[in-house]
Order: sequence, then structure tokens, then C-alpha cells
Amino acid sequence: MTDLDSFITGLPKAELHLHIEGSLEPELMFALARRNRVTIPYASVEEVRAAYAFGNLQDFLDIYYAGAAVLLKRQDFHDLALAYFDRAAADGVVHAEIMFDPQTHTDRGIAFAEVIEGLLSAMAEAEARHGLSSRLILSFLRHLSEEAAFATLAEAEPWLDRIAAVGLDSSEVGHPPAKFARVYAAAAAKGLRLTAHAGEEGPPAYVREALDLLHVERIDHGNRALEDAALVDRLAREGMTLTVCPLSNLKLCVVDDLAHHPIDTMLARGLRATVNSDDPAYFGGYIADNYRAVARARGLGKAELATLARNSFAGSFLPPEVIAAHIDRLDEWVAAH
Ligand code: HPA
Ligand SMILES: [Zn+2]
Repeated sequence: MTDLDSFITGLPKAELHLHIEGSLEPELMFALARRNRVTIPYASVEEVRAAYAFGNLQDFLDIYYAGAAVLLKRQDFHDLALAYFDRAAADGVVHAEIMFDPQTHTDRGIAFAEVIEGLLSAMAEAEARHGLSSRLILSFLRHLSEEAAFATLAEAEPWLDRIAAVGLDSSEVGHPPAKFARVYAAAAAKGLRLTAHAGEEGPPAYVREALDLLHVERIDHGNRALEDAALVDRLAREGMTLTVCPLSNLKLCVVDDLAHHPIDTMLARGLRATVNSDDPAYFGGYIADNYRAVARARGLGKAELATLARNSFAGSFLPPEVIAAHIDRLDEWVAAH
């Protein structure tokens, strides 16, 4: 390991953009298919990995939703999330805010309780095992209706004290944030924090809608905001966090080459960018792999990497005093390395 590799692994960091269903490794997919007697359209782990070549977001989503079919029981969601937390802890993650897509499961007849109780028990175990804190982000599937999102929010009611925020994911183009303005207002009224995917494939106007109509506190991805200079100035002025996912951007053809990834441009323009893994089992790397990939491709040094990690705590949904303590510890760690 080079000095920069071990700096990246050891750097205390938060992960803010992670779909727990996207952390389903092919090995676990096979194990759960066997355990639950679910048929999957692959003969081997190698065949699964070979299928992970995507031309765009929808290519990926089709395979990602199909993979989730092996998740049936509380224990499955627990095993899935604990495997992620073990892997994240090894990458220096001390806090993770994980998204889950209830509709992917409830639409298959799985009870909301099975999904969330499995995730919550893994979160408790991760805290005990690694000292890794975590929060849940309930994400609405934007290709489904406003009515379906409202129904999902209603199903979540008994667990609202254990859900930090709502998010918005799935097929972006054709499903603008405006479609969910009323759902987001209802979520905010229930005390939930707000984030949404915007500007991954969708235009800068979707990022503006997320700000103006959803009143989000962070933007997931946000790459295409860079096409609009006035929007960039606004995001910088408002200190908006962008949860950027470099290997995802490469695999989903949001960038053609990591050598052209805009992460350092974002920092240079004063944007509060962070680095995250999105769907690590599908995109070829966990969070430290993402830091390493952009560090190599864009020549980032320790100071920029520390800024990305500092931004990850600053943009989290933790209370201000907890954020301040994380940043103090990070700064001490950086000074010693
Ligand atoms: O990167 C993503 N974009 C939109 N929806 C998603 N669901 C999982 N990952 C993603
Ligand atoms: Zn995402």
C-alpha cells in the first residue's frame, strides 16, 4: 500500500450516499437465493459480475431491482446491512447514512417491518462491533406515483423516530422533483430531513427544483449542476452538500473517464462535495476505492482528501455538536498523518 492508500483508508469519514440494496455482493446474492429458494438468472458469481456492464442509469436499475428479489426476510436485510457495515468500517467509515428503497420490497409482498427491523438490528450490531454510527434514509422510487410515495410514508409511521430522512432515487429523467413536492412537505412536517438525487442524468433544472420545491438539505450526485454557473454559485453560497459517487459516475457513463471527473472542479468552485460509493457491489468499489480512484485520476493530495472527509461530516444529518466532535477528531488524525 502506498502512503496515500493508507492515508485514504485510515482517514475518518462519513458515507452519505449508499443504497443498501446496492451493497448486495454476488456471493451473498447466491447464498440468499439458495437459502430462500429463489431462482436467479445467473449460473455463477462470475456470470453475475459479467452482467454488470451498464450503458446508463436504467440499464443498472433493471439489474439492481432484479437482484433485490433474493431479499425476503428480516435476517436477509440484517445480513446485507451488516456485510456493508463491516466493509465500510474497514474503509475508515465512522458514520453512515444509508438509503433503503421500501417499495422495491413491499411491491413484492415483503412487509415494511421485515425490511426495516432487519436493517435496524444490523445498525445496532455495527455500533457495538465497530463503533460505527448510522442513520436510515427512506428513499421513494421516483418512477412510481406520488400516491405510492405517500403510502410508503404512511407505512413508515411506526418507525419515524428511527428514520433520519427521506430521499428520492430511481429513473431520474421524466420524473422531476416537482412530482414529489407534496410528499416532501409532508415528510418535513413529520420532522424528517430531506435529500434527493438530482443532476445525475437529469438537467440542472432538476437540481433547482430539488432546492426550490423539495427544500432539500443535500443533493445526491449533482454533477450536471456544473452546466449552470449561476446554480453553482448558489449551491456554493448556500453551503449545499453534494454526495458525489465517482465509480458510479464512471459505470453509469455520467463521465466518460475518471480523468475527466469533476470532483476537484467542484471543490475549486467552493462546492461542498463529498465522495461516496452509491451501489458498491455493482460499481466495483467501496468508499475508499472511490477516494483512491479520484485521487489517482485527478491528482488529489492529502489536503483535498481531508476536505472531502470534512465535508462528509459537515453534510451529515447528525446534530451540530456531534458533527463538530467528528471534525475535531478528523483534524487531529490528519495532523498526525
Ligand atoms: O445512482 C442511482 N441513481 C438513481 N437511483 C439509484 N438507485 C440506486 N442507485 C441509484
Ligand atoms: Zn444513488
